[in-house]
Amino acid sequence: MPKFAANLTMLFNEMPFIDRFAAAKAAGFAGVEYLFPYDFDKALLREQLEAHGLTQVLHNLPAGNWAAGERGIAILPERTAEFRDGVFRAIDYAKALDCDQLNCLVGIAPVDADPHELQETLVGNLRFAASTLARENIKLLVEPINTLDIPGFFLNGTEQAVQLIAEVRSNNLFIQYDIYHMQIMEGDLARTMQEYLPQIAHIQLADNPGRHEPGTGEINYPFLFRHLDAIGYRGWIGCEYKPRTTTLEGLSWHAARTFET
Ligand SMILES: O=C(O)C(=O)CO
Repeated sequence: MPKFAANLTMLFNEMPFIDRFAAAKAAGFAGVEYLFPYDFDKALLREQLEAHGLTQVLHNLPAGNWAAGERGIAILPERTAEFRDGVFRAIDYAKALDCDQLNCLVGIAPVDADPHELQETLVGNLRFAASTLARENIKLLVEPINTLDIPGFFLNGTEQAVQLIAEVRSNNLFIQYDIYHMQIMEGDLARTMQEYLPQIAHIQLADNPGRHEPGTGEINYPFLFRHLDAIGYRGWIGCEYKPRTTTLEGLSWHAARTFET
């Protein structure tokens, strides 16, 4: 059975963020992930992880002005210095939280931007980040995201991610495979995860449509969990979904282990 991490950005929204670590532990999780730690003091977050025996599975590199709609700056030529500063900030937090993988949200392509210039900027930034993180034994991930939720996002499919990784030419750059996003963009989930398993460092889940808990949509999660076990996936699966009701009700699938049958 895979290792599940609670995504504290999406789950337990009925309580303040800092209280969600205890709730994740109480719900049976051994790990947590969330978008960004940067609004909190490192010591406070570390204290929560240690107090509840949780692993910090993942967080993201700084991704620009999130409230203003930015979803990453790695493709933006004029933001390279900011991107590189963000890499060091993300490492500082990752080392304080014993987190060994960081995701880079690549960004939304500006209207009329030259895609070749965006790609060139992205490759250069990822090459820098992957080598800098490698020195700290931290993996760098990139996540293809569906264009319905984030129109214009620059990385949208698994093949595109594989080609990007080849262009960066780093052995420290991997795929964050979000089942929900890839169901929308390409389907063929089981075969794709099997074919690219060596390049997939992290998986996230939600059902589709609606991005709610498994069992609320079209994705056959009982099959996928057995498939991931069978093909030897040993990473974490981040539960990144909007619970239909409260989080604990939304987690019934996880608590009941109904998918082990
Ligand atoms: O939006 C998502 O799916 C993410 O995982 C952001 O990191």
